[in-house]
Amino acid sequence: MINIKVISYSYKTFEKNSGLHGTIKDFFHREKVYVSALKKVNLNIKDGEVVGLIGPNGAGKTTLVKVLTGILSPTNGQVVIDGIFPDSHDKKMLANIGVLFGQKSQLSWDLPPIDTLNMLGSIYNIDVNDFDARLSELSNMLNAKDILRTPTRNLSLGQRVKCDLICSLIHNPKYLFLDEPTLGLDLVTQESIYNFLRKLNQVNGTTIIITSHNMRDIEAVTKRLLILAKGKIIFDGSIKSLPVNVNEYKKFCVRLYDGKKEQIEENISADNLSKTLKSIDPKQIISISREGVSVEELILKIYKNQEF
Ligand SMILES: Nc1ncnc2c1ncn2[C@@H]1O[C@H](COP(=O)(O)OP(=O)(O)OP(=O)(O)O)[C@@H](O)[C@H]1O
Repeated sequence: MINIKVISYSYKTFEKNSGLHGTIKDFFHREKVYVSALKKVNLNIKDGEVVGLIGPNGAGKTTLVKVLTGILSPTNGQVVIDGIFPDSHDKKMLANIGVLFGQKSQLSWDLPPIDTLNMLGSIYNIDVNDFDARLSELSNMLNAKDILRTPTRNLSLGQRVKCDLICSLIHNPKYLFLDEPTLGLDLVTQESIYNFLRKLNQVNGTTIIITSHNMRDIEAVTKRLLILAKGKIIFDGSIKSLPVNVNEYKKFCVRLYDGKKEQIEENISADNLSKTLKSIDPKQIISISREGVSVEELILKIYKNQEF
C-alpha cells in the first residue's frame, strides 16, 4: 500500500545572469529561486492497482515518481510504502520497487543488456536459479530473448525499452513505476508493452503507476486516472467518470497507397472522417486507425481556462 500524506516538493535552483559579466557576478552572489513542483498531494494506492498519472508539461509527474521511489525526499509531508519511507533507502524497500524512466536508460551503451542484468542480479543478490527463471519468463513475455546479447547501441528504441523493462523487473518488485515508457515507440511496440503490463498485473499482481502524455497508454492499461496540474491532483477517478467522453476527441489516421508512394492523412476528426473518405479512391486505402488523444488537449477540454 502506498500512502502519500500531504506531500509538497520544492526545487532549489539559482537564477543565472547572462554573459561574461553575469557569470563573474554569479561567482560572488547567486540569486536563489524555489520552484514548487508538488503542492500538498494526498493519495492512497492499494496493492494490485494500476494507476495512470497524466498532466501537462511541468505538472510535477516526474517529481512525484521521484518522491515515491525515494530519489527525492519530500520538502513537507510523508510517503509511506508498506510501512517504510522510500527515502530511507531501506534494502527491503528497494527490493520492492522497480522504476523505468522512458527518457533515461539504465543500460550500458557499449555492453549487451545481459551484462547490465547480471550486474543487477548481483546488486539485488538474486539466487542464480531465480534469476534464470525470472529472466526467461520476462524475455518470453516481451519477446526479447534474441536481443539480450546485442550491444545496447545496436538496439532499436523499442528493443531498448523492452530490455529496460526487464531490468526494472528482474528482482520481482511489488511496485513498478513507469515514467513515459512508450515515448517514441511505434503502435505495434506500444501494444506489446500494454499486453505485457496487463499480464504482469494480472498474473503477478504487480502494482503499476504509469505517467504519460498519451491517453492510449492510460486507456490500455489503467483503471484509475490521476490528473496532476501545477503540482496538485485535480482529478482522481476512472476514465469513464471524466466529465468528457474521451472517444469524442479521438482523431483518425488514414494510410493510403496510390501505386507509387504511401501517404498518411492524420488528425482527422470523427466529424470529418466520412467527408475525407468520400474524397479518396477506396482502393487506395491501406488502413484507418484511431489515434490517441493528447493529454494536453483533453485537459484543456475539461478544465478550459481554470487556474489551479
Ligand atoms: N532539477 C530541477 N531543478 C529545478 N526545477 C525543476 C527541476 N526538475 C523539475 N523542475 C521543475 O519542477 C516542475 C515540475 O517538473 P516535472 O519534471 O516533475 O514535471 P512533469 O509533469 O514530469 O513534466 P513533463 O511532462 O514535461 O516531463 C517544473 O516547473 C520544472 O521546471
